[in-house]
Amino acid sequence: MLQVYLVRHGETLWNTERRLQGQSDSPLTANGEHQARQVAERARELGITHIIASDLGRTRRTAEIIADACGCDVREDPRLRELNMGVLEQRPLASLSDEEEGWRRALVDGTVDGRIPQGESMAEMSARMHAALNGCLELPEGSRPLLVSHGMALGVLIGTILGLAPSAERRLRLRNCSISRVDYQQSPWLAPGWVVETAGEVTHLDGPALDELQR
Ligand SMILES: O=C(O)[C@@H](CO)OP(=O)(O)O
Repeated sequence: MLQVYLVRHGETLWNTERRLQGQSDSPLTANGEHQARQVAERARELGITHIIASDLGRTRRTAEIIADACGCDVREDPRLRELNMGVLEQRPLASLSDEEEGWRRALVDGTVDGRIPQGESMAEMSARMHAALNGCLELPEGSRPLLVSHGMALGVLIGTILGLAPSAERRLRLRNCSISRVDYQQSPWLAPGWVVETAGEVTHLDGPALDELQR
């Protein structure tokens, strides 16, 4: 049975400032680097063999720290990027007008094809995240991969494995450097294919970590 670990990157400057990152980027804070070192230690204990990361700076940096601890290389996969948030990227959440906030809410309220102008829909992100996860099935037998990605991206992946709509991802709280695990199995007892073992685990962290609402 293939076990795939899913890690959200460490805390970033814009996470602490409540600014929308999307496919724009800001660096890890000192706390984010500390979180990455803690998740790296857990990854080493878990015997991670492959690290695959979104190609954005915050995930690459987190993955580098994990890779150092595990003694493996980082493979980049742009399919693991955060949602493209179009014209709202880099904006502080508190600065959004009612119309702009409406675009953002359309992503999570089930609006069909809801998206921020020039951005991506949740369904589009879900398709690329599933394709990246399915890529792990090509790894050699006995591999134990770890993917480093983002809050909404991983929320959509886990939620849709559970059968929720892509827009339901806000029901999952995925804090910075939390670990989730999904398994690919063929047991006739459980659903065949991907099943969720854990979501958003933070027991390896020694301090509070931010969720998507920066709480
Ligand atoms: O892009 C962002 O601002 C947030 C959105 O929830 O995602 P992450 O910090 O996980 O990249």
